[in-house]
Amino acid sequence: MSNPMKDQMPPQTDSVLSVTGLFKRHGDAETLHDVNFFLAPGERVALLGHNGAGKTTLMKIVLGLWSPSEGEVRVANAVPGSAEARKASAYLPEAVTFHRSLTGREQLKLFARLAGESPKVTGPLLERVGLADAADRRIGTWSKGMRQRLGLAQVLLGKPSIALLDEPTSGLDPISRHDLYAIIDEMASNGTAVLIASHALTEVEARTDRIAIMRKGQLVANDTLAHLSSRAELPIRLMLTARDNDAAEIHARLGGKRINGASVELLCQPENKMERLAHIAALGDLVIDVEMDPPSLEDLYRHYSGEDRT
Ligand SMILES: Nc1ncnc2c1ncn2[C@@H]1O[C@H](COP(=O)(O)OP(=O)(O)OP(=O)(O)O)[C@@H](O)[C@H]1O
Repeated sequence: MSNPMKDQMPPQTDSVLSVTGLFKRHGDAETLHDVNFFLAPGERVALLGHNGAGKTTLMKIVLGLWSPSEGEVRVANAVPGSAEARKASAYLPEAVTFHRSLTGREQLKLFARLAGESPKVTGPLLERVGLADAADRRIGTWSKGMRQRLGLAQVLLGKPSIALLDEPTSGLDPISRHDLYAIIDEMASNGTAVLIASHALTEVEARTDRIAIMRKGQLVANDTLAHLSSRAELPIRLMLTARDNDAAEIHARLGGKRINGASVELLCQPENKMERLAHIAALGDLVIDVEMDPPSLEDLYRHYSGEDRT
């Protein structure tokens, strides 16, 4: 298998995470194939991919829980699993679990002690993640969103250089999601590199600086949304609303796809957009509205994982 990313990613000298030529094999099965990946301080990067693409495997190797079959991984210049690497990294698993019989405050104090931090930091942290009111209740009585917030407080505890968050918003309501991303933004602005494995494309589209897409153990895309978009050359979608529910004439003159009696969908390459708009304008009041819809992250995700928009 050739590596589709080989020419696209020069190694960064100031990386807090560097992954070079990483392979992972479980017996005959290869779950990571020649992955090269770097994270700079303060970057927020989304790690996307179908189920089984290799996201969790990559995270487990970065955390030192699994060893690479081949290749080199460094976390803050240290070997994963070493004391330096563990101090520099924090992990929020998808299904975060705590002692149900402890209160939130007791649990966080325990984590603070284990991390060599003063228990005094726990009060402000609980406040920061919106748990001040619930802090003295047993965790067994908490909702999933509250447990997720406590997980995030644990991540914030050691001021890590890199935070690995696995599906951090799964099962959260929209307000909790918003709060969680506000905390992620704050972490990043304080210099923590944040890697977010997620299937929630719409939210990571708006809240990350770079998108990495894995497919069958390979990194098939790794860039800003704008660069991925221009490289993919995906079409813009123009949705035309017809006068008097009469889409047939528009369809006859411009082609495209009739959506129902009232609308016609046209796809065009970005460089042809103005020409297409001129054709639409020439139809006069036959067209009463035009909506322009550039490729979304979902379209790019389909493209890079092998299912196109067109
Ligand atoms: N211990 C193991 N032995 C054999 N194969 C494994 C082992 N652990 C993971 N795999 C395989 O490695 C591949 C990648 O799994 P991984 O959990 O990293 O995917 P993922 O991208 O995190 O998926 P999801 O989105 O479902 O969490 C899968 O095909 C999985 O079956």
